[in-house]
Order: sequence, then structure tokens, then C-alpha cells
Amino acid sequence: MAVYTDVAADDLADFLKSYDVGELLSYKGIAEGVENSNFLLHTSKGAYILTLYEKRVAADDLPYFLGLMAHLCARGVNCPQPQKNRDGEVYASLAGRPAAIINFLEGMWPRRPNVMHCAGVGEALARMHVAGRDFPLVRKNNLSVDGWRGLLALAAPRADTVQPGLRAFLQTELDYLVAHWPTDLPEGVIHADLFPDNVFFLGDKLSGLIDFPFACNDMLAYDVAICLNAWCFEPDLSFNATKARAFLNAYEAVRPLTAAERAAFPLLARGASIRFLLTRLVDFLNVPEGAFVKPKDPVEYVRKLRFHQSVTSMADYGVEVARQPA
Ligand SMILES: Nc1ncnc2c1ncn2[C@@H]1O[C@H](COP(=O)(O)OP(=O)(O)O)[C@@H](O)[C@H]1O
Ligand SMILES: N[C@@H](CCOP(=O)(O)O)C(=O)O
Repeated sequence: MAVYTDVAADDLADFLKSYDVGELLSYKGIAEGVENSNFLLHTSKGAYILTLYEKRVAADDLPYFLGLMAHLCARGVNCPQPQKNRDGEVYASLAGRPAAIINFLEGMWPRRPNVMHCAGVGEALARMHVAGRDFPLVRKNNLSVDGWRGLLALAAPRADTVQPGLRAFLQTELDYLVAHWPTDLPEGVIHADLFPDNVFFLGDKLSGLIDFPFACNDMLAYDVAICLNAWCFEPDLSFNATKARAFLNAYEAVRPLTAAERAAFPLLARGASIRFLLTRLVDFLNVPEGAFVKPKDPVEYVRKLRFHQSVTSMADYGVEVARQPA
């Protein structure tokens, strides 16, 4: 996170009275993340996370992703359980923002993901996709191909100040993706932001998934591509095929990709790159004054995008080109 919106201690103590989470003992803003304002709360009953949802999350979206977290918890996917207030609501208003309290999860996100972490997240992502099959709510992905032109329009005038030629590069890529984006691949509930800082481990064992505000209904393989981008490149931005193999094989051990998903995967990975490139670019160019946030580097995703432009098949990702029918 970051802290965009601060909360006064008295207001928070009052807010907590409508929940069964005990008396407030202490709270502090959390310096990680970039999207929303998060606080760690210690109460007489334990530890909780308070999130105030900021610009990219509308109050209308909260029933979807908070409901999804409860749905996944009930199906054995370890993620934070949203707390209901005394009116039975999972969110309310605090400091002028939609706000929710969720359980604190034990664990640490991996600062330097290794092959075992990549396998862990591959398996967990597939289990989440399977557990989401009977989730009844539907939410469109506002940050998919239909939303990218709007983001580019926001960033385009100053894009070249970040990297010369970036504006034209993005325009050409976007035109290509819009013209070729698939519409007939298996869809379901996707996390859409399962980066290392949203996956907790205790040792090498995955202990939980957090941060569901981008969750939505979209192509499952697109979620796989988002993760591959986030987990399988090295700090110098070279692609690590060993990590990709571990990640994809672990995913496919639970939910094998279809032939059509495999064929479309390089394109989906380009889309997954431009999506984060664009939001990072917009954020980088528009840091709110006084915000406690370190914007993420957009150029990282230019490099990843260029890599996927050179890919022709799954073999370039370190896995078999086609699976034998079972
Ligand atoms: N349920 C949770 N349990 C423990 N820590 C959490 C939990 N949710 C968030 N955090 C902490 O807050 C940080 C930011 O949360 P995140 O959801 O990624 O922020 P954002 O809302 O900006 O996307 C995480 O990296 C983690 O340190
Ligand atoms: N994962 C995104 C930014 C969203 O941040 P988070 O704190 O919600 O994980 C990126 O890397 O651009």
C-alpha cells in the first residue's frame, strides 16, 4: 500500500465499536503496496488489517471482492476473512472512503522468489481458479483491453519523458492487442494482481494470498500470464525459464491449460505486460502531493513486453509446446 488517507485515532476507535474485533490498542500505516491505504491494527482480540479503498476501487466493487475472499476461505484457499460489522456488512465508510477490516495473515512475501516459491504460487493460483468456479457474483475487468486506451490517453502526453519513444511504442502495441485479443478462452474468477507482495510464505510453504481489489471475471490464462510476468523474471529483467517451468507445471498439475490457451499465451502475456506498464506509468506521472508511496517502475514492463513480442510458442517459456491428450 501506501497511506493516501489518514485516520484519526478517535474516529477509528468509534468505527471499531460497530465490529466484534475488540478494543483498539494501537494502529499504524503500512508502508507497502501502492493502491489503497492500509493500517495494521492491534486490538484486545488480536491483529487485523484495515483498508481504506482509494481511486481504483468503487464502493460498488466491494461486495464482489470481499465476498470472493469469504467464498475462497470457505473452500480452503487461505486468504483474509473479511469481518462483518454489527449490521452484517463487510464494509462501511471511514474517513470518507469505503473501508473494510480483514484478518491478519501470518507469513512474509518473498523478496527474492525462488523456484519453490514459483511452484507454490502456480499451484495456489490454479486452486483459486478452481475454487472460484461457483462464486455467484460477476465483475467485469475494467483494466483489460477495453480500459487500456483510456489509460494510454492519460499517460501519452508525458510518456516520452519516462522513456523516449514510449508513446509510439505503446500506441502500436495497443493497436495490435486490440485487433488480436482473444474472446473465446475459458473464463472465471481471476485475482489479477498476484504479485510476490501479495503472496505470503512461511519458509518455502505458501501460507496465504492477499489483496483482492482487482479480482474480477476474465480469462483464466490471462491471470496465469500476469503471474508469470511478476514471478519469472530476474531483477536484471532476464526471463528465468526454470522458474516459469516450475510455475506453469504446478499450475497445470491442478488445471491444465487448453490448447487454445497455450496458443494464445504469448499474446496474453503481452497484454498482461501493457496493463501493468500503463497503470504504473499513469501512477508514476501523477503521484499525489504528500502521499506516502513509492511508485513502481513502468519501464520494467517495457522490457517484459519486448520479451513476449519475441516469443513464438510455449517452448520459449520452458514447457512442452503441446500436451499429449490424457
Ligand atoms: N491480511 C493481511 N495480513 C497481513 N498483512 C497484510 C494483510 N493485508 C495487507 N497486509 C500488509 O499490507 C501490505 C499492503 O497490502 P496490499 O493489499 O498489497 O495493499 P494495496 O491495498 O495497496 O494493494 C502487504 O504487503 C502486507 O504487508
Ligand atoms: N502489483 C501492481 C501494483 C498494485 O500494487 P499492490 O500493492 O496492490 O500489489 C504493480 O506491480 O504494478
